[in-house]
Amino acid sequence: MPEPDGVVDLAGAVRSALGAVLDPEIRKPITELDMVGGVAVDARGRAEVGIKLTIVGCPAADAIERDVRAATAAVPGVTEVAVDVSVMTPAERRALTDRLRAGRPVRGQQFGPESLTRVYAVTSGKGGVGKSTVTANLAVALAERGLRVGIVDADVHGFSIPGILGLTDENGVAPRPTRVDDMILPPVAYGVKVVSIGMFVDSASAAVAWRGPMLHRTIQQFLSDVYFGDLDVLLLDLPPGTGDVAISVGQLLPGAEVLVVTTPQPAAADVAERSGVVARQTGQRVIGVIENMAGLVQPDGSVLDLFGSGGGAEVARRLSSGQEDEVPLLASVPLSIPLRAGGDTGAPIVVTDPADPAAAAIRAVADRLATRSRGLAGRKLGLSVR
Ligand SMILES: Nc1ncnc2c1ncn2[C@@H]1O[C@H](COP(=O)(O)OP(=O)(O)OP(=O)(O)O)[C@@H](O)[C@H]1O
Repeated sequence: MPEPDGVVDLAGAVRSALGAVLDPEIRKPITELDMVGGVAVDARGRAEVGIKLTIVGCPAADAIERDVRAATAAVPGVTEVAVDVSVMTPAERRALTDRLRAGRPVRGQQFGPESLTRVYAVTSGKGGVGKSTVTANLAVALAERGLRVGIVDADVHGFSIPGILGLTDENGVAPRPTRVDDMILPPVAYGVKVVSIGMFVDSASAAVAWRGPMLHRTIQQFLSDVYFGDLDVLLLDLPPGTGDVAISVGQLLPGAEVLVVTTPQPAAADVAERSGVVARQTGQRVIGVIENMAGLVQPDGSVLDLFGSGGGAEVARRLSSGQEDEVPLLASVPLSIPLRAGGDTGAPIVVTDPADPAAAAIRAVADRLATRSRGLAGRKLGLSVR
């Protein structure tokens, strides 16, 4: 019923204010998610707000309750706030997951041919070249530019993304994501939605000896059951090497484009080139090479080429050979103690130390990728060799 003239619709004002409260995992207003139940404000300005959480023990509960209190208390005329927290009924939950999956078949793939999300598979010929470190920092740098970014950490040999992004506890264990029925809500770190194999194993040091088919099913499940929402960019951190995984990515994400990470070591160029060639054989486009662990600038200005030099340019040259589109060397990321330390403490240097030369090099790659518009898979890249 409309309010008589002169009477302020305080309950309506509270509902509008709650439109600014986001569910921290789903990243949509709680009002759109039907998480707000009854709202009443009495004559003395005492507001009562009912909140319905998706599941019992929802880890986001405290944050939601706090934000609801703050948003309600900020409405002029409200003098006191009481929040009544309850849990959705199974039917309400089903309605929510159906809505979040809107337009997609139940448990369907999220990044099919009709998707506008740019998918970058980050690969390397061998382990330890800094692929995960580069992927995590690149994702954060892209999110800082206002893009909606997700990471799938499928690197079974070292699921290090949660640690690099500060999601792990003191024992190095990644959080188990919230599940709403069969939908998995990825934790968010530095604006990036993250899902990792490390979130589904029992300890940080759990060895995962997986064969191709199992990894294929896991990636498939991540792509179908994890709620990423509408992403601009999805980065995949893949196990080093070639073969099974490249084939899986080719099948599951035919629009994926590949970034090859390598060290400057000329001897590493062969394996790095091979990872790019295999990706190409499975139908993916290699769009650039990132050289990592390049020369360390000494205090006296001289450069210490610990891992040699020229490997990145060499891989880019070889992958360009015979191709219509040149494969550019997108960046040469120097060795950096802050980059390594930030990975250890979970504080990515693109945020904490953006002026560090390694951070600047990764941010420059983010700038180039961010200016590519969505949904142009298969078209020419406006990227040039540095
Ligand atoms: N530019 C750099 N300068 C200094 N240390 C670096 C740099 N890049 C990565 N590192 C460090 O090197 C180690 C390996 O990095 P990372 O785990 O990212 O490699 P990876 O290629 O993903 O390895 P894997 O695939 O085997 O898990 C980490 O300790 C990381 O902090």
